[in-house]
Amino acid sequence: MDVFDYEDVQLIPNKCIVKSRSEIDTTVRFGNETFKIPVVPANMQTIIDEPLAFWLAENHYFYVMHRFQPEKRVAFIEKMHAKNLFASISVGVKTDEFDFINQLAEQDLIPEYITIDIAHGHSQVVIDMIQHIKKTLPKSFVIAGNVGTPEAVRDLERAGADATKVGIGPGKVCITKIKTGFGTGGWQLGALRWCAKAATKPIIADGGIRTNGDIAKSIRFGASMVMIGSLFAGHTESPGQLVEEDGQQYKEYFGSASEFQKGTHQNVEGKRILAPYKGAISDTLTEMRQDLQSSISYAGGKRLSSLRKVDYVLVRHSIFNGDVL
Ligand SMILES: NC(=O)C1=CN([C@@H]2O[C@H](COP(=O)(O)OP(=O)(O)OC[C@H]3O[C@@H](n4cnc5c(N)ncnc54)[C@H](OP(=O)(O)O)[C@@H]3O)[C@@H](O)[C@H]2O)C=CC1
Ligand SMILES: Nc1nc2c(ncn2[C@@H]2O[C@H](COP(=O)(O)O)[C@@H](O)[C@H]2O)c(=O)[nH]1
Repeated sequence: MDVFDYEDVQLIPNKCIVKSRSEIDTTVRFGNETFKIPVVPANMQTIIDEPLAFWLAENHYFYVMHRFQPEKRVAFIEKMHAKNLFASISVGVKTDEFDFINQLAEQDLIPEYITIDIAHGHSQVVIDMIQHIKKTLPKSFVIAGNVGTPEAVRDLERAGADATKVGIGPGKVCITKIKTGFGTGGWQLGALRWCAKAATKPIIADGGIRTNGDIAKSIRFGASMVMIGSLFAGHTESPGQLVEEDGQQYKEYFGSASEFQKGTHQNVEGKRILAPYKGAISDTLTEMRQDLQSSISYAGGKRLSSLRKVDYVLVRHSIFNGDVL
């Protein structure tokens, strides 16, 4: 297995075949919907809330609502469907979550996407949940995670998952690697490549994206969709609390397994940081799309699939050459 991360890789350009980057198509089919870019804000309480979910769906971006206000999920699905928008929710794996899936079926409320959102997704209880959803709500597209090995991808796909989410511990507010000694932190891109070779269904690369170029690299190494937390923290629309320090504005960004999320210091594997205030999220999404169009032009193609074929070099820890954005 090759061990490398985003910053260790540079993609090699091919001859350009377009006259303008505006000719390039960044759309992706994922489940039964087509989205503008293969990017989804993380399903975390300081990254997504209901108003932002509506806005993203209305504007043809993928979203996954978090699972930390479980009592609001039924009304959320109803509201999305009333607006003819897709519903994309998260679930855990405790007993009441199995009951929740039964409740949705009884009420004939079928979310288009259900994400099983667990730190260690390679487990029997996740396999049980995939099978339960597939039996009870067979039309829902099931995303299962998180995992970091090909064996896990195969097991979850075999259980019926429609997509798997790869990334154990590469996140900006993650402390899993420090607290447990495990994970893909520091070699997330290599782990993605390793997992993608085993996958027969789409993979979501989750965590560790620090620059827009990392999105193109994720696609190159096998991702169909890229989940991002920190780059989406700090926007006007971000639900995190606005904080002012030394005249600068920030928004808080905390881990889903942090004490701030849990309200207790049990099994803490996340921390809180302050993300500099960045303005409107639409500007960030537009820039991501434009940068991805540019990436595809360097790949010598017109659509995302051309990124999959490009050569690359490993330039260990040197590509930034002291530069910062
Ligand atoms: N992508 C990542 O690297 C990580 C993401 N997270 C995020 O934090 C949130 C909380 O995750 P999680 O704690 O799994 O959710 P939950 O608190 O809902 O726990 C999931 C269930 O799995 C059990 N479990 C067994 N082993 C583990 C293990 N090693 N880690 C976690 N649970 C385990 C838990 O029991 P018990 O609690 O009694 O052990 C619990 O019943 C999620 O949103 C998750 O995505 C958290 C850590 C890493
Ligand atoms: N180990 C932990 N990982 C976490 C926690 N909360 C969320 N996450 C993961 O991070 C990504 C976002 O990563 P980023 O680098 O883009 O900021 C998110 O999607 C989760 O998979 C946590 O408390 N601990």
